[in-house]
Amino acid sequence: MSSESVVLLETVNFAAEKHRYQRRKDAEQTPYINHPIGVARILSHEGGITDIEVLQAALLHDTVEDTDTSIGELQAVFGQTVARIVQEVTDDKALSKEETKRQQVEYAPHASHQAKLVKLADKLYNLRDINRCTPTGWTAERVQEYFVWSAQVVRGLRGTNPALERHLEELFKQRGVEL
Ligand SMILES: Nc1nc2c(ncn2[C@@H]2O[C@H](COP(=O)(O)OP(=O)(O)O)[C@@H](OP(=O)(O)OP(=O)(O)O)[C@H]2O)c(=O)[nH]1
Ligand SMILES: [Mn+2]
Repeated sequence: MSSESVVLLETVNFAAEKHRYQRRKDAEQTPYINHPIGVARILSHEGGITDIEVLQAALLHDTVEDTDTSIGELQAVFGQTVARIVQEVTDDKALSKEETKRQQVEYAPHASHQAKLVKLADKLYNLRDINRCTPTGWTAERVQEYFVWSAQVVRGLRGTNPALERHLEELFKQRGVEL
């Protein structure tokens, strides 16, 4: 087996253990790990990304935000580049929800190319997920607001990956949201 396959298995296993008790917000309570795996899979399968550190960061991208994992831990286990990409896509927990959303819009254009890729795939996965099944308790208005805000973030990520951006543009268009 290639050394990159070994690394990816180590990474997906680490993420699965960290997200072990988490579920998605859909009615079926899908295991949370389906999301990071799906984000990495979008990058590889649809984005044509082969940069192993981007794929690793995708697998780990919600571990710091949503579990007890620290950036230092990621740095020790997976190295500085992977830890830095995850850091870039991690919301500051000290901020309010509204501030966090504003921060994402503001930071997007300044993110590294690698972090922009992860963010694009994260948004694409979540928007498709909403279309598949509305998260528990979300009104139609909240769904529309999520699309409008996501478009503001994605605007700052453009010029990064044409395939992913094309898919996102189509999803926004279906909701009458201009990119
Ligand atoms: N569509 C969808 N999202 C779900 C589901 N379960 C959990 N989520 C997560 O919820 C987040 C989107 O909802 P928000 O309104 O932004 O989050 P909040 O509940 O924490 O305020 C995403 O976080 P994120 O990945 O960190 O991305 P981002 O939205 O912060 O960019 C997404 O991964 C689900 O069943 N469907
Ligand atoms: Mn995510």
